[in-house]
Amino acid sequence: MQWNAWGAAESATPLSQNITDLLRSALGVTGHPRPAVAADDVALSPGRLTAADLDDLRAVVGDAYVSDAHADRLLRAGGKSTPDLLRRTAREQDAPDAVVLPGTDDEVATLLRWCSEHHVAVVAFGGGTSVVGGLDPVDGGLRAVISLDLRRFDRLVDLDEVSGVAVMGAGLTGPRAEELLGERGFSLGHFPQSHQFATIGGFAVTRSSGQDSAGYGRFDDMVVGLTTITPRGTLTLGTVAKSAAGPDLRQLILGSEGTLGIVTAVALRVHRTPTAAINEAWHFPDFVTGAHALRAVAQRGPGLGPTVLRLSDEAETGVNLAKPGAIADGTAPGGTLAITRYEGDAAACAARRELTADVLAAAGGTSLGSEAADAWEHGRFSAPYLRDSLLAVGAGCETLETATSWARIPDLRTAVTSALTDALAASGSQALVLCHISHTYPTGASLYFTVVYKMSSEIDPIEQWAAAKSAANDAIVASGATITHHHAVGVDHRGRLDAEIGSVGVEILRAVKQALDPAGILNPGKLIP
Ligand SMILES: Cc1cc2nc3c(=O)[nH]c(=O)nc-3n(C[C@H](O)[C@H](O)[C@H](O)COP(=O)(O)OP(=O)(O)OC[C@H]3O[C@@H](n4cnc5c(N)ncnc54)[C@H](O)[C@@H]3O)c2cc1C
Repeated sequence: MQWNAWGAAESATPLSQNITDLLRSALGVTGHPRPAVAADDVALSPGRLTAADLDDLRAVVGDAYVSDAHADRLLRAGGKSTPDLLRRTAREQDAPDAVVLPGTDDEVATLLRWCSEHHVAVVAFGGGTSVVGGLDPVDGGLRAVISLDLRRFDRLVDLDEVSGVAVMGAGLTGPRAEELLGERGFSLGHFPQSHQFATIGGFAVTRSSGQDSAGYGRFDDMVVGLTTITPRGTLTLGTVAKSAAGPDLRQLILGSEGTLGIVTAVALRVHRTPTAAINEAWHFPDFVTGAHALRAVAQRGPGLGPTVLRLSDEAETGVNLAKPGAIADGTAPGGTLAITRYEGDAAACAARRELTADVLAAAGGTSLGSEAADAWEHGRFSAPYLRDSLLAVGAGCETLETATSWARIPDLRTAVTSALTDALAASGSQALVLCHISHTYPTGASLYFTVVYKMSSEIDPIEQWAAAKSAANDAIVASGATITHHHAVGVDHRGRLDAEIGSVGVEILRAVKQALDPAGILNPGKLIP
């Protein structure tokens, strides 16, 4: 992962002529490169740990696993939201005071005890892909911050092939987890867009949702159990398929974002590696018709539908399918595009495809065959690279997501789109707001927005986006939707959490935090208001 951009440098995606034309004609972006800053020219906040502190940390994990080197601190200075990437262009930046890489549960426990006694905050670091400020090096009034990197928890600890349960190290990245399971004929099936870099522990504590959620569920649906090290001791939760032994405490750790403990291992439901797949795209005349069709599929019953089920609105369909110049001259294809994908064995794929196709056709859809769905599958992890290319030429690009009940989906989409468009217009920028449904349930669905606009040369670009995001958040809260379906709370959504869970809900979180982390070392300033 690069310190100031998404992913691997060699996978950078230059802007196509089509997109460059679109930026110029629709948004007035000239395409002139914005200045970047070299890593060596960044002045980091001065390290606050003493030589004795660093010696103490080395005594816990070994010399090789403690670093206060510039490059190591800079890499853990934040996540990968657009504001994070804009912050990486500044000459002065905040960073954790040191990076510590424990390798065992005991080392984590000892580190947490040491940090509690020495008033040092701990920010757990998985893949570094947070988009809500979850990795900001906030000290919470303590005297320093360490980044506790989980990458050494990188083993498939156990695989119970009979039960279909894998115990996986929290620091395993998505591809490595699939590779280890694949060697044994199994798969997890969790493919968020950040899959190549994000980790098993990160997925758990952010309640991540992958693109195959229609078939395999969200990550939190897959979790059988977790090992969590807290400053007060180790919490080992979940050993059987289901239990009635009081409230399900796993739900306290899922979504806890490093504020209640460090997750070191996760037991997960896995399935046999699929032997067949079918991709199929569908056309609908408009977003509302398409959304009704997806609802009909989601309400058909568990196990009968696709593994991937998503619907782009008219704007996103136009941008994704348009031929060069078509958006500017108004000849982009109309209607909306849905993608379906089925995984399993050949017979199951064919049967589920037939059942789903009947529902989609009856709801007004027309099959387009596999081409557009294959193209989606081929590019499913590449869009984040495009954002870097857009930012480099002065086009702001950011995403946000929410979820609501089916009955409210059309109004929510309109409200958030208007809020974003109006707020960016107030800052002097036209905006392209694209939306899709990517996670469906019997009672509702998520909406995912991508916003492209001209970055202001008069207002700080971080402030410009913050105003637009705040307007979108207001619209989400006013609509009764969730402030986050899968990106989590972090710093960015913390101020809206009470609107969703109420003051009693916030008190419960504070009480649990006080019980598990009385010194308040764990990820201060995140999640809990
Ligand atoms: C381009 C892009 C695309 C994305 N697409 C998706 C998507 O499709 N679906 C989705 O759900 N999310 C998506 N995300 C968001 C992000 O990838 C997820 O939130 C992911 O689950 C974070 O995992 P991570 O390992 O990178 O965690 P990090 O970013 O390292 O950490 C996230 C938070 O969890 C805490 N944390 C991390 N590991 C642990 C641990 N072991 N124990 C305790 N606390 C821990 C951190 O302190 C931080 O607060 C995307 C992000 C980007 C940048």
